[in-house]
Amino acid sequence: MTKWLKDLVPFASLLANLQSGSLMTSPTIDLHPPRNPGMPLDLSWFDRIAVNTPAAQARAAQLSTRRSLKKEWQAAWLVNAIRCIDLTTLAGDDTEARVARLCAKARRPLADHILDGLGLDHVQTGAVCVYPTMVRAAVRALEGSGIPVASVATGFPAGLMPMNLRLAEILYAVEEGAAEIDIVISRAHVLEGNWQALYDEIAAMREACGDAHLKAILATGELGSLRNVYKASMVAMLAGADFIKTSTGKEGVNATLPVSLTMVRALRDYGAKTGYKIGFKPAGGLKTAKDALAWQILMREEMGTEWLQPHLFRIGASSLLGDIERQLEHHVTGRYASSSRHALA
Ligand SMILES: O=C[C@H](O)COP(=O)(O)O
Repeated sequence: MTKWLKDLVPFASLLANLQSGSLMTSPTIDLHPPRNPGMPLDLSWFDRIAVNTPAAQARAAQLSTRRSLKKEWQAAWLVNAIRCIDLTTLAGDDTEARVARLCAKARRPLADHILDGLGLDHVQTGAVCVYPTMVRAAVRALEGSGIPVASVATGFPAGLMPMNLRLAEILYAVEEGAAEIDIVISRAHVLEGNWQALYDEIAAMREACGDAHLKAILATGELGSLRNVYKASMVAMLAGADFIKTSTGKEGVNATLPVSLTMVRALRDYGAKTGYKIGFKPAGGLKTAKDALAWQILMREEMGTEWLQPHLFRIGASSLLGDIERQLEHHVTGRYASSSRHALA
């Protein structure tokens, strides 16, 4: 057995839990564990950090070419990806009806014959993610499901709004029922190296969130370098972010594996120094089952199995579920129901 396959063996216990339904029907996982209280800003934690970009790129390239997953494990990983999706709609033409359909999909992401074929009673997505004005409709549509509503806020996607309005938007989303707030940072603070301003901004946003968990979207495609990505990640966590998230889905470059690796190493470093567990959310442009596998492999290899659970790992995606469903349909029936992209074939 190769080292790579050996590393995957503990995942078989997750598969067993998935098959018994225990992870889905009576979740033992608290999706909202205690908040990260943050720490005072200390530049020595990150100012001299060296990020080896070619090494990060080489490591990331390996992750996307792992092909040696056994079939049954592959299906378990894909089911697990569904549990971790923040099923998203963030479009200018969103309506309450669309949000209601999205929520119905979040409650029941797989057709019954696929669930039966996998031996599962139930599976649902990690959360639903919408604009603030859609939060109330989503809360209504998800009632009784235990699926939290995440709202973007603070002038998503660019964040170029006065601070008082950005904070007011958080208060509004929380009032409407959002349990998680996906904030956007001011990219200018990163590009100008103004870490104090970035820290103060995120700390104020965290305070406005109250009990809602804060996910800090770094918009990494606009931060210029992996070094900046590492520093911005660390400042966000010091300021109290519960999750760090790559992208809004609206930048020219969204989630990539080298950026994700850099962020995950930052959250690992933060955990080593403080003992707090921070979640990671890749988002933007993730559309294929292959993407879902590559990002889970990254989490498994860098952080261990605990970071494959929805309290510490989410995939922000508006159009990933369809391909996962097609691959699971194929796993169960041996056929692709429609003209799928055969991402894993
Ligand atoms: O937060 C989630 C992202 O906005 C989703 O991006 P996407 O539409 O490219 O999947």
